[in-house]
Amino acid sequence: MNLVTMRDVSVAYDGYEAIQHVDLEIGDDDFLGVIGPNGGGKTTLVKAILGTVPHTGEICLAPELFRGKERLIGYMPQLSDFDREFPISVLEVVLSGLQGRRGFRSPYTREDREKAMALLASSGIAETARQPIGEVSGGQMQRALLARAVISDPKLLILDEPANFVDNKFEKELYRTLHELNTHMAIVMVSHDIGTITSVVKEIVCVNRRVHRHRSNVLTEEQLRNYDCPIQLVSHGHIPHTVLEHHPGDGCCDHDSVR
Ligand SMILES: Nc1ncnc2c1ncn2[C@@H]1O[C@H](COP(=O)(O)OP(=O)(O)OP(=O)(O)O)[C@@H](O)[C@H]1O
Repeated sequence: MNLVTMRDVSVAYDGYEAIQHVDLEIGDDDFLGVIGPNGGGKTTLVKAILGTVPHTGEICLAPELFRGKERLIGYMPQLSDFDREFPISVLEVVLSGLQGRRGFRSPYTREDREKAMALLASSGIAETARQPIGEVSGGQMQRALLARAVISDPKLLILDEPANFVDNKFEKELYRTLHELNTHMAIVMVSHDIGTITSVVKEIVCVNRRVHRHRSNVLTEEQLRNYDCPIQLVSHGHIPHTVLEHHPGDGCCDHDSVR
């Protein structure tokens, strides 16, 4: 069953079309890895699905994505988009994932708090619950943001570069958690590092203004060329690795910093 159906969707900023004529369906058990060059429109695609940017064309959300008026989409923003100065605790950040309940005015219930605490505990950061969000480490912040994204038991979880700025330990743990979550929710994950995500996601969506869904989690160089995806397959020691090709003006040029 499709949770999201996009038909001929375009999004423009001041006349510049960041994504064009997108046709994309997201099924209820999908795990899509969204890749593409810097500025290719990955975040814009996510924002279009979330309904936070004006678009042309049609974006249809299935009734299964709603519980009453609450929209069952969990979202983990890029760390850089999250305001660390916001004067709230880690626990409150997690609880704020419940604000999608429309007309939500009352204070959080005891069950809400218990659920938030249980999520913090299962991600190993229960002791940070009372700390201001601005004072925890990047890895702890990412764990809190993931807990926030799933506290409402969404049917669709969208993550924008969730492994940016974090250690390998969190990355591995994150992918294990996502694999488990994918047994009962669809996942869309934006990432630069297709070398890693191909082993995690089921299928790949390439975004370079145009959007192409590949019915596989493995892409050949030829496919990437045909779809106009500026990706390069390179080899690192014994492990073949796939990274985004450098683009002039990216501000980074060695492969490790592209990750
Ligand atoms: N609010 C905005 N106003 C004007 N232009 C924007 C805005 N947001 C994005 N853009 C432009 O739209 C294009 C796509 O941006 P977007 O952030 O969706 O790309 P991205 O693939 O997510 O990039 P990155 O990999 O760098 O995060 C870029 O050219 C960007 O400069």
